[in-house]
Amino acid sequence: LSLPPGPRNWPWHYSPPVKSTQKSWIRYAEWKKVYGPVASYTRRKSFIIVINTAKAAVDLLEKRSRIYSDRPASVMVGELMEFDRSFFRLSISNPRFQIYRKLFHQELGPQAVKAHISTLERETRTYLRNLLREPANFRKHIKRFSSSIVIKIAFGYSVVSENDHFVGLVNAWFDHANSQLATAGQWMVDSYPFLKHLPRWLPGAAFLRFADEERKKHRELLSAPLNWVKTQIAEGKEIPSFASRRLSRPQRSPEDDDITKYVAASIYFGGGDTNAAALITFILLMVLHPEIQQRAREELDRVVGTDRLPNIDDAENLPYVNALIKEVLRFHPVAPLAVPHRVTEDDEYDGMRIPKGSTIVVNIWSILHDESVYPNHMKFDPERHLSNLTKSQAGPQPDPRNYVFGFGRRVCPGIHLAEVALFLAISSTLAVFEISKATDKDGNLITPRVAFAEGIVSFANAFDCAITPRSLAVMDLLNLGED
Ligand code: HEM
Repeated sequence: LSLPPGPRNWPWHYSPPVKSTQKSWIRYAEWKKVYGPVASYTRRKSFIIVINTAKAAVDLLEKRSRIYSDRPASVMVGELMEFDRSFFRLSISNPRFQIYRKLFHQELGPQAVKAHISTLERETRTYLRNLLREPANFRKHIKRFSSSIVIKIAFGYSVVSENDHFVGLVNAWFDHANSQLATAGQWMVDSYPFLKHLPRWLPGAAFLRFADEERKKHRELLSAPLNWVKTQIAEGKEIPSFASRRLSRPQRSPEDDDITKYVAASIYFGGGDTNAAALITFILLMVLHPEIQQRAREELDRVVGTDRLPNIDDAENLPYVNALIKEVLRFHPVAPLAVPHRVTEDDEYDGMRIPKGSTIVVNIWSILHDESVYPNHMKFDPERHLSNLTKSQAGPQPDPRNYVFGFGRRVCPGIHLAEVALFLAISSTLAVFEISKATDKDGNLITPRVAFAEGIVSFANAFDCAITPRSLAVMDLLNLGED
């Protein structure tokens, strides 16, 4: 059988998706027109398979999840910098995999997440108050909202100030992990593992000295929040959290504590930027679509009223707001290329050979912009997710949440928290504020460009907007509830 088709004539070091000015997900999506739903290319010694349709993604990553759920190995990032034990990179064959997923489920499964609703509601009110006080800095407030929730859940720490030391610490870990994880597979030693045995003093071994530094930083940053929790426990003033419950168990081994460290870090790392990216995309799309904003607001006024903020029990009665959230996730998926998987056995698909060890990249953006499934795909249109569509369309289009959170055994374990956080933040923002175009110094309206940055988590590029309270009365809502 032949390999999936794809561009073959690039030099070995040329990385087409990264070096192009076109965004990688758009370029990959264009491959679909040339090569079909499954394409492939070689990068250094890695064989990369790009999946561009929902059918192929489900057929392989869901229906054959037994062999499509590993992560690509990287000697540099995994072994030398010690990211191999992080949730995102952990091999499915590692016995810890089941433990991590189980612990996540216990803390953030569909039932467990209810225990965090009060934290989420409190952080939502803080975020709204910050928006009111300093609307131009909406990006910063959104990031703080997302981070505060996961720091509280993971470590019990409440973020109280703008320049919080703890947030700085965890952010430093995030930046470190994000930048290093992005380089996995790109180092020479990933293709030629014997290089890891080079003596450190050799001039050509600078990468090993760099890995040593990064490993040291990684260990320190991972341990710091946990040490804070240990001190709190020792002083008898711990606040219940994932880490405090795990560290308070009477019989624990060093292995147990190591697991706690990595799972707590993954709660933060998985939840910090993802929700923030979705919320910033929401603000951008609201600036551009006042009529959609207005319709959602009318629904909120009708169902919730104007004398309280929406709560999670309102969600089932707000079909248009839910459709709007789905459309935000579809229009620009938070992780357009998901997180790469790896196939652990030779396989065949649709007459093609899928070699064992191939890296599998699913283009979620392409799936959610498939014109045959989401007609007029570049139009931001929540209507497509409603069942009472206009005559020309049949039924609601497939729920984007089936794809944006990934696939098979690696599907995002933070999905339930993400859904509640997004609902509360989006519905409350709409209930309290009007989001519109900013004006320049001459009073002209500024229309933001719809542009997104590369990255595992992809953020909207910087843009300006105006965020103003709908009325004086709604401002009182921000002072309701316990803080
Ligand atoms: C809008 C919000 C979010 C989106 C779109 C999202 C998306 C994703 C995607 C695409 C993956 C990769 C799945 C795959 O490999 O097939 C993933 C993995 C993961 N996510 Fe999320 N996520 C979100 C929020 C969260 C939150 C709030 C948390 C934690 C509280 C979280 C924790 C994780 C973890 C730990 C993994 C790794 C799972 C594994 O490798 O087995 N995510 N997420």
